[in-house]
Amino acid sequence: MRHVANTALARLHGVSKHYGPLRALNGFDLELRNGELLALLGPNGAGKTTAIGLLLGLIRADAGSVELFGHDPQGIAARRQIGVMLQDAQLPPTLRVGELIRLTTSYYPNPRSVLESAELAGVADLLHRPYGKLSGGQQRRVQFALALCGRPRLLFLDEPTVGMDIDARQKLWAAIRHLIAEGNAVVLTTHYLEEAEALADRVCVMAHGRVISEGSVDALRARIALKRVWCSTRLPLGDVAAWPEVVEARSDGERLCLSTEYVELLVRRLLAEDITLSSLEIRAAGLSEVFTELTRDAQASPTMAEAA
Ligand SMILES: Nc1ncnc2c1ncn2[C@@H]1O[C@H](COP(=O)(O)OP(=O)(O)OP(=O)(O)O)[C@@H](O)[C@H]1O
Repeated sequence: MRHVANTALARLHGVSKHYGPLRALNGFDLELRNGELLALLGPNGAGKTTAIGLLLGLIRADAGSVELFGHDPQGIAARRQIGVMLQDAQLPPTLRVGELIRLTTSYYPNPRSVLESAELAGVADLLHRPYGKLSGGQQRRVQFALALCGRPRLLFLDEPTVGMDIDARQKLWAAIRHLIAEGNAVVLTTHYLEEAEALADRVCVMAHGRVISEGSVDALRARIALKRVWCSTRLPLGDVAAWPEVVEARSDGERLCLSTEYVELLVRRLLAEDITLSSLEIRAAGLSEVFTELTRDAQASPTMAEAA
C-alpha cells in the first residue's frame, strides 16, 4: 500500500441531515485525507450521496460541521480545488465534448489541456461529438474528463462506473490510479465491491446514515473471522448445520458451504464422519460477504427519526 499523508482535506463531524421526517445522516463523521482513495460503501439509501452533497456545499447539514480545505464548502477557493462526477449530471446535449471540457477548464486556475483531460478519461476520439448523442457509458467518461480537467486536489466520484462495460471500467480504474499517483485524493462511492478492493486505501461502510465500519479492505475483511469451508459430502445438510462448529450452512446443489470460526475443528470432524468427503476448499470471506454481514444488523435500525 502507498504511504498516505495523514492530512485532512475535508471533514464531516457529527453531521445530521433530515429530509422531512427521514434521517439520511445521523451523527456522521468522515475525514478525507491527502493522497488517498477513500471508498464509501453502503446499500441504497445509506446516505453516501447525501454525505458528498454536504461536502460539496450542495446541501446544508441540520447539525454538525462540514469543512472543505478548512473552509465552508460553498466558498469559491475551496471549490476550485475539487473535481466532481455526480450520478445525475445534466449537461447541455448539443455542446460537443471538446467544448464542454474547454468550458469546464475555464473555471479553474491551473487546468489540464483539453487533450490531456480527454486522453486521461479515454474520450480523445469523442471530442467533436455532441454530448447528447453519446452512449451512457461514453457520457460517464466525459463526466470523468470534466471532473479531472481542473487538476483538482480532491475528486468526488459518485458511482463513476455505472453503465460502463468491463473494458471502460478497467480504463477508468487505471486513470483513477494515475490521479492518485500524482498525489491527488479521491472519494468514491460504489456498489461494486471489487472496485473498492481494486482502488481503495480506506473503506468506509455506511448504513442508515451512520458509519458501521472503517479501515483498509484487509482490516474490513479481518473483522469477520468466519471462513467458508466448501466440500462434497454425503452428510445431510440439516445434520451438519446443527453442529456447534457451524454458524451457517447452505448447499449450491453439488457442494456444501459451511461458515465457521473453527476451521480446523470443522475440517477434522468432516473428514472423520465422511471418509468419502472430496472437493474440500477453505476460503476467507470476500469483501462482498463482509459487506453483507456488516450491513445486516444495521438493516434492522430505524430510518425514520422521531417527528421533530
Ligand atoms: N432530496 C431528497 N428528498 C427526500 N429524501 C431524500 C433526498 N435525497 C435523499 N433522500 C433520502 O435520503 C436517504 C439517503 O439517500 P442517499 O442518496 O444519500 O443514499 P445513497 O447511499 O447515496 O444511496 P444510493 O446508493 O441509492 O445512491 C434515502 O432514504 C433517500 O431516499
